Amino acid sequence: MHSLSVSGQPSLLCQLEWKSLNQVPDSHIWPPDLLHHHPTSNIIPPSSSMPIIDLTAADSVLIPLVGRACETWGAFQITGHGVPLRLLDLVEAQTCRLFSLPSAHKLRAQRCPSGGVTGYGPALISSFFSKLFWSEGFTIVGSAQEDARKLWPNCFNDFCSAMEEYSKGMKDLSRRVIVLMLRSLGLSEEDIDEVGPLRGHDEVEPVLQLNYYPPCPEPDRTMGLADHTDSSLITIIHQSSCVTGLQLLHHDESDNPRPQWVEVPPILGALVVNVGDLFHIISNGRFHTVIHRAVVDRTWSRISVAYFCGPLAHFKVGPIQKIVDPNHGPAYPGITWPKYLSLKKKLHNETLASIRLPLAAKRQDDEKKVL
Ligand SMILES: O=C(O)CCC(=O)C(=O)O
Ligand SMILES: [Fe+2]
Repeated sequence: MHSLSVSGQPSLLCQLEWKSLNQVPDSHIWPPDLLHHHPTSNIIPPSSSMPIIDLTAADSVLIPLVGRACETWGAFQITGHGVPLRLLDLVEAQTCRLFSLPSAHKLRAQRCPSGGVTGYGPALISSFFSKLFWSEGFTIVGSAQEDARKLWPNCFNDFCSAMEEYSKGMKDLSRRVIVLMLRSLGLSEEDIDEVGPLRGHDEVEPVLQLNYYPPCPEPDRTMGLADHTDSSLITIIHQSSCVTGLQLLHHDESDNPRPQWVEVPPILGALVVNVGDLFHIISNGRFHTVIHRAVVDRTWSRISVAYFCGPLAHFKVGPIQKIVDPNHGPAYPGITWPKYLSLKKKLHNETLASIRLPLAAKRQDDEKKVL
């Protein structure tokens, strides 16, 4: 069977029986300049490590820590978040169960080739690249029932109830993290109710992306998931606890003239929070939307489960007025999540730049010139 990727190019993903390969096929060999266009930090741990924040601390301690992490890294790990290890293990076990199915079986829930979002297939961003990723994905928006039924017609309940319980845990946690982030921008609890992207948070459909990265005989020649930013407000990632893979592009200006790929070390029970494009917009560019990617390992497979938290579909996300410097004005216009996603589908990593507004000062100059 021949499957098609979103771009209409043949995708070999589903034909690859990963275990039987002792070298990477040409379809999955990435040009070195794409793999190594930024150096990888070989100092472990790097001189300044990605922040790890224990959420059991008082809000007065957490707010500045979270704000600083969002400004300098655009990401941080959280411990003490209250999501039980049992639930993290459960969601990981059900994810393994799914990806362990034979290829032909997984293809029954294949993402609709003409642009579907949910179901099994390569990562959605793979359509931007001519080479394929060394990974498989499964996307859930709202309920997993319809796709899970195709995989396990008589026993989809365990999978669905694990994903539901996990999504509920992530929804509550994302609210807590977003409140801390907004507070760090100087908003009060009342401001947050007024302006907040959290309005209707409970009704927003959860979006989960399950990723599987098989062991790879030549990990340095291929890519698990290419560099990208997430379109969400924030993303919360659970990663397998014993194998590295997630890397962030970090620029420590005091240390290095160039940005470097820095590994996100897996910590048992910790979760990774990424600032997404929409929070970058809300913060008027103050919070860094983090470029990240996943590399693969020679010996070990790796699982990650990403929860994308966004606002209600009709909510226009724009820079919060209270924090916009009147001399410079907003850096972005208001935009809804669906509209942003439709631009991102076309422009990938250029999307933010495509909607960025000229500085108010520059706008005034330009207007004077026209007059
Ligand atoms: O596998 C990972 O750790 C990263 C996953 C990710 O970035 C994504 O699904 O958007
Ligand atoms: Fe991501």
